[in-house]
Amino acid sequence: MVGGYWRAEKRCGGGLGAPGCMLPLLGPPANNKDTMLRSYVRWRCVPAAVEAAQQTAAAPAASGSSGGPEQEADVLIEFKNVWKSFGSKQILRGASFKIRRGEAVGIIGSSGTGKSTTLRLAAGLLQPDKGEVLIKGEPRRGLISDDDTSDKLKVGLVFQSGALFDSLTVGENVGFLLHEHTNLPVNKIQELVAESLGKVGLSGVEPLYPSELSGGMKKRVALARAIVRDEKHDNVEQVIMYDEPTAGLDPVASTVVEDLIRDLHEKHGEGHHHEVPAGGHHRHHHHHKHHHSHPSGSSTSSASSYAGSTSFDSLASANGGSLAGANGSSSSAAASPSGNGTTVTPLGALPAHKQPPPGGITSYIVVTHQHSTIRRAVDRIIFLHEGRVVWQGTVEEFDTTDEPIVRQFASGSLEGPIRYE
Ligand SMILES: Nc1ncnc2c1ncn2[C@@H]1O[C@H](COP(=O)(O)OP(=O)(O)OP(=O)(O)O)[C@@H](O)[C@H]1O
Repeated sequence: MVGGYWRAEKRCGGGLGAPGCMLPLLGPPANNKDTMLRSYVRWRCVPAAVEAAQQTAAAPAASGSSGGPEQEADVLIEFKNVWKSFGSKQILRGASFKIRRGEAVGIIGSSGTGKSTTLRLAAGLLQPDKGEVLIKGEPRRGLISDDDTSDKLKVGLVFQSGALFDSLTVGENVGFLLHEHTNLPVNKIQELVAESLGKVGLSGVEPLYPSELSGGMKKRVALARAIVRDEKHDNVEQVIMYDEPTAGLDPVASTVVEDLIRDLHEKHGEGHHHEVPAGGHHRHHHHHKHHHSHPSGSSTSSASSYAGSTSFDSLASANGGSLAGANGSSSSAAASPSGNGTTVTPLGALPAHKQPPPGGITSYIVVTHQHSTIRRAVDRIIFLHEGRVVWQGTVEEFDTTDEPIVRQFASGSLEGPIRYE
């Protein structure tokens, strides 16, 4: 893949501004269409800096992670009748669902129905007005804070915008939380940053600034930041939540990100440390077969500026409280303030094949409006409507269900129970 400027020069023969020059403004994201427009206006041609390896996508096989008998010990995150309002706006109205170990879950539903709010609640960035968010069976106590280290479950959140710091290089962005919140030496951080960028197929882009990246690359850098290892949490399994990871991407760039989400999950779980190959990558579908440590994440949140607006970007670490740790050791079980009497099965009691990995991305949640992302990146769907879960099922069931809300949503019809003001 080549940078947009080079491509423009080639196509235009005489270079930008030559008579009759037609700029190729349609194309894959790395054509840098915005940048080309700006450059065109300035009659200037700057060589594109770095090329990232764009992976072509292999079709994911069905993973079938949603079947099987329910085991409470497999439930990592549970919403129990969660209510949340902002001022007079009631957003969540009794949302209940479970995210289990090994699952790839999509949360979908109309705009404004509370999908992002759900992720923020799960990450501990918001507190419910009513109801409970349980992390491995334990009610979350309060909001996460920078000091809130978790030995139970890490919950990483990748925001829609990517929310990279414009004034920092890619390397500084990916390593930001390690610089801020660990005492790791600089060369160690650089190593971890390189490892993380390698996993998203972007080795060597550390010196670039976000403005030099395409939209798809920015999203992959945001992924790299979410999965960067902090070593301190190497033994903690994690759930990563992606908020509209493919929004605004062209179909091919979307496929790259969708497959990357799957690949990171599986690779982390199985402990494959190789980088994403440039021309395509292998596909593994062995949920519940994680044996190797390869986790990541960090435990803080920060405000960051992106594309002129301030957005909240967080890599949240959730402290679920008291429960046997990923390695089977138990910590003292302090009673939760709400004391709902939830029985927690120690993970040590799980059969061997259900044992969590000693780290790694155990499960993930994707909030998306994109059909391709639903089909390619998730196995099970949770459908939110007016602040409640109105339907859950596999992607296959999504296609065949008679549930009127789902049918209307899937078809985009104006006729049906979903009303738009
Ligand atoms: N911190 C906040 N303060 C006030 N209102 C908020 C806040 N966060 C979210 N909202 C409002 O809550 C509603 C639900 O927002 P949310 O982002 O959860 O919806 P969503 O389902 O993710 O929507 P979309 O698909 O459009 O992204 C929106 O109307 C939004 O404006």
